[in-house]
Amino acid sequence: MATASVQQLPMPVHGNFHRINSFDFGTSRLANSYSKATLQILFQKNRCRIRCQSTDTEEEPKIKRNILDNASNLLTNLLSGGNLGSMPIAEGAVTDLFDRPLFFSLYDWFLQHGSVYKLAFGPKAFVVVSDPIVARYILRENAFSYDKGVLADILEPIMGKGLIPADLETWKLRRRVIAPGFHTLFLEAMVKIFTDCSDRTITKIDRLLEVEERLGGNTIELDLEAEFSNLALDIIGLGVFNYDFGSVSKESPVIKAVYGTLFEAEHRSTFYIPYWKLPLARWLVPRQRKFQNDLKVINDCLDGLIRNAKDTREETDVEKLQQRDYSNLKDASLLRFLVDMRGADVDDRQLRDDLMTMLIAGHETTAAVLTWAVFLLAQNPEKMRKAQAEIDSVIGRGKTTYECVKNLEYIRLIVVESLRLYPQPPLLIRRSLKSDVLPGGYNGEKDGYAIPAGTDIFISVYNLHRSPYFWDRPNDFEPERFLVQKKSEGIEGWAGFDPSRSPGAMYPNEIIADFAFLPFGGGPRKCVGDQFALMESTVALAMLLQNFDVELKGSPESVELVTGATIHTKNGLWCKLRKRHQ
Ligand code: HEM
Repeated sequence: MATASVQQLPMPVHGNFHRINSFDFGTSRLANSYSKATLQILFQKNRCRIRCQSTDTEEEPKIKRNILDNASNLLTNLLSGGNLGSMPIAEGAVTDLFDRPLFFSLYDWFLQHGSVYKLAFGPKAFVVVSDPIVARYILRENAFSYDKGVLADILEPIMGKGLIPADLETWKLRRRVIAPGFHTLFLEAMVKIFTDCSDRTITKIDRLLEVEERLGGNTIELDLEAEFSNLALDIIGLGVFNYDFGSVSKESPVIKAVYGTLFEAEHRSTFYIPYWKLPLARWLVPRQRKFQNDLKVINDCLDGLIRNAKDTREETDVEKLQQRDYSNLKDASLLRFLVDMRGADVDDRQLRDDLMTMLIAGHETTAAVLTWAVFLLAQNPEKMRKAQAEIDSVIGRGKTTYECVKNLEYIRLIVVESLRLYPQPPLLIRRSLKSDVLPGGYNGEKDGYAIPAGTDIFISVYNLHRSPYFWDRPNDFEPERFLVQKKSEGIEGWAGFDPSRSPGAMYPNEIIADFAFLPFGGGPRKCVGDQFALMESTVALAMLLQNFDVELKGSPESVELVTGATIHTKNGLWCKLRKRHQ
């Protein structure tokens, strides 16, 4: 199949990849993140201009290579088991990776080299996968031959043995206990938390508008990305461990500490010598002392919550827990469920790791979805009007309920379409535990690609979601696309897009798209909080648009884009807001 032309969506300026060294809660973006740290390894260790030197292009680009480039590429080949057979190579000669976020370059190389290529980056090499057939193989069909690799190394000091970095044995035990916690009644009960927290944001904006009205105006300018970050944090605190950060109205020392630890993890991943392992480093090096202090603040808070939950424990079978009257429970949180579950005794340390993992996994991701949904809608006034018309007919001026979420079909599609265009995270990271043969995918080698044990893999969800082979008009914002069946069009091994494949699903998922759509990953390590996050985003977006008209403050091009675990903006998403109803 010929490469379809890729139309350009009005895209934000590709901002420089920057390190966030200071922490400015509530006003600037909080860079959390695991793949951020991973990407930083690539960026920091190889400050050379990346040129795309294809092994399959006819003309060798004439670029001066310095000794470092040559040495590092040699190392790359040695460390990654040589040439990986016939796999095309996008060779990073690497002198300047700061021009734009990595995943934009990964996209260009995908169009140039195909769905599976090796990216040689100085001393490191990654296999980049942009194909649903190969992604399905790694994530589902042969999932247990891969672990989280570099991601786990970086996250372990913070998340311990939480689900994301956990070793296989721990993961199996904890996944079996945590996944049932996200049952239907729990999710329904969470809608109340979503609406209560969204109400706080609406009230805050209303107050700002009232002040403005007294001054004779009717519009305010606000960084909605920061507001969404606060909102998502409050929701995750209440939903997961019944703790009110109250961050819509104040700063939280606990969450500051969480981000402090993340910055440290990032630092460690980009530093050549692991000096923090030296015997006295944790006491003598100021940033290591701060890291230990931050960990203590978090541990004290979570330990207190765990103690509380254990003191009031009412042990019950899992089935009974799932049938509790959640609408009348004072504490409907996941922690309550995990502590009360019979036969699921774990030490406090494991519970702490579980909570910490969910706090980090569920916060900025959701804030980012909301940010990009507003960004996209603001550029598509017709779709904005359609969304508000649906909200008016389903919710009117009333309260958002679980029933409303079921009827807000267009808002739900907006949420998933935003996740398609701006997946969070844009890359999934894996490492092969043994040698394997990856399928060739749609346009790769028929016999596939042999890879040695220890191969690091990036599954580029961004590339998959914007692949011209699997999506029509891949860069356009079209929430309606998810209602339409798309045949596999002769692509062997791909079942096409068929909404009927997941009957009853409120939101399109990876099954419907046979892994061409992977907003929450797929296979056994798929996100446990997907329905929680989707409903949360639906409620928050609907309530915002129910109450306010929203426009971008500047042009879409002025929104600079930064990546880490999430794709976010460099300086916030500044919007103009006006009341819809007086
Ligand atoms: C829009 C919001 C969210 C997005 C886009 C998202 C995305 C993802 C993705 C892509 C993965 C798979 C990572 C991989 O395969 O390497 C994942 C895993 C995970 N997510 Fe989410 N997530 C979101 C919200 C949440 C929430 C709200 C929670 C919890 C309350 C959560 C908890 C987790 C956990 C625990 C895992 C690890 C699962 C495992 O390995 O078994 N996520 N998430």
